[in-house]
Amino acid sequence: MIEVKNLSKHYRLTEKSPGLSGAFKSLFAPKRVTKKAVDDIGFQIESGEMVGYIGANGAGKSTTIKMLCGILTPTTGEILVDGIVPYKERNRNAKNIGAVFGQRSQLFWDIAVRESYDLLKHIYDIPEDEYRKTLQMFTEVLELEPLLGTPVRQLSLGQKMRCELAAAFLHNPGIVYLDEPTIGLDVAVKSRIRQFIKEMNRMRGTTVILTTHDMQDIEEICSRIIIIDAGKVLYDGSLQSIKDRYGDKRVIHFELELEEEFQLPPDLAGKAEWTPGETGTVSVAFSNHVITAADVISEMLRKYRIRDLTISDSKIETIVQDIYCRGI
Ligand SMILES: Nc1ncnc2c1ncn2[C@@H]1O[C@H](COP(=O)(O)OP(=O)(O)OP(=O)(O)O)[C@@H](O)[C@H]1O
Repeated sequence: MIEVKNLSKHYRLTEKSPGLSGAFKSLFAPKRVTKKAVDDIGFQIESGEMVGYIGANGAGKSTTIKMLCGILTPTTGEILVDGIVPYKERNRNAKNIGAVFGQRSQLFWDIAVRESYDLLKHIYDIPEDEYRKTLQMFTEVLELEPLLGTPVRQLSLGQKMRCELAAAFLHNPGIVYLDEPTIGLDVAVKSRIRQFIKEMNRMRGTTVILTTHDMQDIEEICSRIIIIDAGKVLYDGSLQSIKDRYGDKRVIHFELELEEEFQLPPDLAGKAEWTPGETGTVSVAFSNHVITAADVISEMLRKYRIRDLTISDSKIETIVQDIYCRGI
């Protein structure tokens, strides 16, 4: 179980003034500022949960994950990961966690993938029998066979990510942190990786903390999300309830025969918003609670000739983007 209470991480930075004189000034009288990357957050994650830890760029996700892994020491607050204070007992904590951090690799660059796994077996004291069985299973599920004899530097991004995932789960850790595990990958590899993560959670009860900008990852893997913004927790709850709360927005895309400039029909004013599209097209957004799609269409029909229309519901991407921009 992960318990986080009043956790903050502040970075001390030197603010540089522009120009040459500014550079001299910063050299002799540096102006120190504090950046609150994580600012008094708290949450609890039970064993076996799969949680999406999401937020815009610079929101404080990586800083939190680094503190959970014990790489960074908090400025204030408490963290307990399965009873361990991560930054105090880094090695003990490391035995119980697995991690995939986008650019960083836990595999050795110049040696074959299988040899990296052998080294991890020794590092984590995995019994030989268990190691062989696990590797065989991972090889089948992630289709690693043709990659095991290849050095990491010769692997494509998708191949490397599959190998990294296997490495993160190899020692059967209780918790796995995944930072953007599907970034830049094709649809088929993304799907295989998502399947693998779900399978690990189902079979072994692994707790998964997933950081991603890909909302499809979240939809497929996580039932709970924590949204962080400017170092603060903005939302912590089920994915479904955020959809129920904010997913009432609908958009109708109209293709119109326009003879003059488009203006929203008077009866839709205050109930719907419109944005222009390509020539002759407009998108009208509204909330289901305020007006029905049928009423929007009939008001539009009274004023314009409609060539075509499509109706779309809010996707989780749109909802989350809205929350990042406007808050909760
Ligand atoms: N070592 C550091 N020194 C100073 N400031 C830092 C440091 N690391 C991160 N920051 C700042 O802290 C804030 C949070 O950064 P963090 O990397 O945790 O964000 P993030 O949510 O992971 O972003 P992204 O989605 O872009 O990876 C940012 O404003 C960042 O510039």
